Amino acid sequence: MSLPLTEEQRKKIEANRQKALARRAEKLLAEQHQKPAQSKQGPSQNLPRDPSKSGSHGIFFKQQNPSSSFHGDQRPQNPHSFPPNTSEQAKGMWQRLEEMPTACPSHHPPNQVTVAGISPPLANSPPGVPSQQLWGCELGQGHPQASHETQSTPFANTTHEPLAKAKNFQETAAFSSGQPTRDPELETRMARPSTSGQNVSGSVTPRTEGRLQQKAGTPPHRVAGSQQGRCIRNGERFQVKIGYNEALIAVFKSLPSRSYDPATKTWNFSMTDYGPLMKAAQCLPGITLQPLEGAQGHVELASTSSGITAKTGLPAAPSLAFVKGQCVLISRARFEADIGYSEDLIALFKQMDSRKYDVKTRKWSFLLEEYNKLMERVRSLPQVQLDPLPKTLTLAFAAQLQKTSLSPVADVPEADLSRVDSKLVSSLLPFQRAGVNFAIAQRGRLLLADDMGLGKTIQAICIATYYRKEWPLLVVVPSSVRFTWEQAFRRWLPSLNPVDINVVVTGKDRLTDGLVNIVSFDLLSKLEKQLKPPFKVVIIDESHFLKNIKTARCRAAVPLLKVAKRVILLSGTPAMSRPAELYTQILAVKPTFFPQFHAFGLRYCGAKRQPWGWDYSGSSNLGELKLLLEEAVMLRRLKGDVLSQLPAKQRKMVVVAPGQISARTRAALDAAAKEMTTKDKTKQQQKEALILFFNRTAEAKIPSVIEYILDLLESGREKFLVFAHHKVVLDAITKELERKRVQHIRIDGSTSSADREDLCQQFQLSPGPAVAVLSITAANMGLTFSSADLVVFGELFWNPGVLMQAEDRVHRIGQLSSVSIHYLVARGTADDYLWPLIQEKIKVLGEAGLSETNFSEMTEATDYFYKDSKQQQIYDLFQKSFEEDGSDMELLEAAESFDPGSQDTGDTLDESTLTGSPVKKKRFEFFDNWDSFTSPL
Ligand SMILES: Nc1ncnc2c1ncn2[C@@H]1O[C@H](COP(=O)(O)OP(=O)(O)OP(=O)(O)O)[C@@H](O)[C@H]1O
Repeated sequence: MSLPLTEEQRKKIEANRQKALARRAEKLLAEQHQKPAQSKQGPSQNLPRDPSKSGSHGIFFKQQNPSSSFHGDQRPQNPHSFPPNTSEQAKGMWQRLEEMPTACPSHHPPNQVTVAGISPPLANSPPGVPSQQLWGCELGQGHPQASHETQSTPFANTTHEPLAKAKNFQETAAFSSGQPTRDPELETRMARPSTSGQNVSGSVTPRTEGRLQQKAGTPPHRVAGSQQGRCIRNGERFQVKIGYNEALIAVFKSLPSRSYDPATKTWNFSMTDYGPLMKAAQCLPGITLQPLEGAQGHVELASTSSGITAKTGLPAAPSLAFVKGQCVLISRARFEADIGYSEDLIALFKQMDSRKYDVKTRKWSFLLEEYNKLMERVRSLPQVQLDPLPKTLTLAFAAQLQKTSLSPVADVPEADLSRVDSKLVSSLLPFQRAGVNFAIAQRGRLLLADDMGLGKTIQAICIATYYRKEWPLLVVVPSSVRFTWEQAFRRWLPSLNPVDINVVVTGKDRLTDGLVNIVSFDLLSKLEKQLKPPFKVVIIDESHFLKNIKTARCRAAVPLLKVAKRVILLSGTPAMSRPAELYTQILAVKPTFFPQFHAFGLRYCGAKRQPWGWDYSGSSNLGELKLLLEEAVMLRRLKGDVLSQLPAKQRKMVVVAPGQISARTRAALDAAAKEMTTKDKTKQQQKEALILFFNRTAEAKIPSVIEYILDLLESGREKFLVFAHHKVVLDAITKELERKRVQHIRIDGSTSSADREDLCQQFQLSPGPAVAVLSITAANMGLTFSSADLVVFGELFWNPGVLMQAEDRVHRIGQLSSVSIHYLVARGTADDYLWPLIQEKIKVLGEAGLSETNFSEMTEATDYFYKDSKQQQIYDLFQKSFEEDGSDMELLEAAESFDPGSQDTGDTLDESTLTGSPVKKKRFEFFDNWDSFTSPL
């Protein structure tokens, strides 16, 4: 016979139990941290496809929380979601607790439960877990499986019986967005007198009580002391005001949304955790938590002489909880409701004919044609805030809102191009023609974002020419390609008189002198005043140069674009790192879409408020942004999409800016040219003059070549080859790349054969941007650079065979893409003679079947060389010299030893031209200094 416990002993036991409880909770948490993936075995796999035909309740409950969805498919996450880790962590923990029927101390079974007002806070359960099962202290409402899981739990049956009899639960239970829908019918039944031993006041019949006590094997304990607290609503969260209790703190710490406010010394939680918290608190002895105001009932555990009496009126959290979410477009035809659980809302969703429930995302979606109906009805639900689609979207998809076209892509009508030069129209590749159709369907306002090298120029010229009646045309381009554009207009529009093309070269030139006016970004900002009256048709090449609204070029261009009638933006890389970079381009094409950046930032840039202001560097709703862009702003095709239409090699002649040639270099060039044509010169003297001219050309081109390379890098070209001939050019390029911290390799005559291979491999395997700087004569053979698909020739070489071999460093087995070859040609230099010479030679080879193609067919117009008699003389000299045996060697040696600094007539390289911006540490920082680098000419 044991002696009765003294009061002191009882207190001690109680205190020990409290400690044990707290330790256990902590241990569980710790275990959970170590086993975060435990619950990954995918509840969602088992979710019934049709919510109305739910299969297993056990599984059903384990998948209930929509916010627990986290998928690799990068679909937008429910804003109410737990962060994935937390979610998994929480889910794992709940499951673990589930496996521990004794987690809730057996000494206080709630064997008298006030059922009235019980409304299981399912929606607020942690992810994947029925709130009924939390802390092993589930009430079991509506959870048939609970009876199995809780057989060893002495108190579990208190509510199972009536619920097990609610056999229709399976049929009536519906899914919300991933949550089990509470069954109103069931709840009503629960509130009614039970036929199975439970009365309306919730008292468990003696039969049940007896069984419980029997199972528990221990008599219920009295609770030594009790602590009272209450929940207070605070916006979308709630706060718990209660004194210190170790076990309760452990509960708090286990809740995913917990937050501790040291100032008020209180814990607060999101409404998602309301139900779980109340239930867990219910299991703690002596804790009374007053529910949130407005909730029905409260949890109270009090001791009676006969044992623990639990008066439980669990607050109706789901109906109390305010759910907030948003509509998100998920395809051209459908939108999704990204929102937490609300019974009323689910009922409303079920009224929609086009409803679909996605078991993966656990979200409901609808056809756009039901959008207005749904939103109107949602407005009548006071506890629900479902934010509409942005107005921009409803306007862009207005047709679908009226009547859904199920076509996955927009139908674009064929444009009538009879007013455009037939030479151009007939040259368009099929995908280019489709691009022109899209642009005209968009009334001449678009962002053409085709991959690099797909021929955006020809498409832009065609689109602009369609609106020829609205010319003069303004073409804004990086300064390095102004003359290439001039050539392109000449090539594709024979109907355009060349004198009507105005290339703006200095700040003193007029912007409106031509029918087609080509200007660099930087000069545009200097000539802003000349933009009135505004241009009606504008082309912007490399429009991502406008990504930063704060730059001078952007400030000059955006107002101009907003008022222009047609805006043709071209970019192979409209955004290089984040959606915020797209904003100005969208604004330029569709000024009404997002007049304020903040609205765009909130929706698509994951805007976050920081102590210093808003952070827009993130991303959100990207799927929707893509749909919007594709519908109304942008057309983008990748090389892979249209590979079958592309030639294996695309050559382009790039006329580099002559303005980059300094006055001293120009004088040296002119002097060398004069030497060549001066009469009474010996052959040797003429040759020397020619070599000097060639060398001076190299020197003169350096700034343009470097500018072009930097342009390519800024445009997102990751890997490419740059061939040059003169050591001085190779040196200048590598020096600049080093200065800008761009990864590169160099192979020239001095590179050993072992190093050549190593460097080549290094380049091939480099994952990021890399430039291979190669000598035309030393690296044109035996090397494979197939990981690049672009070759730039900074200098020309008189032997086309050598050029083609060099081209083939990328165009070889292993190359899966169409390769682009850019020849940089400078006017007023030796290039004027070399270029036609090369073409002629290739033509001859082609006629003899020794060359696959001829350059003039593949490249831009070549008729820019106006040969007077002197020029003809020089050309003849070039032709003769380069054809003579031995002259190759002479030229090669001269190129190797040429040092502009050592020439008495030469000028040294103007460092400031190359290094207008201070040296920066990071690779891409020089882009920020673009304005200063491309100083106006
Ligand atoms: N339909 C065509 N017929 C003949 N040549 C074409 C055609 N389309 C494009 N090309 C040629 O392909 C080369 C690449 O074209 P373009 O420079 O317009 O490409 P891009 O898309 O602007 O590339 P990037 O983004 O690198 O500037 C040019 O030499 C151009 O003349």
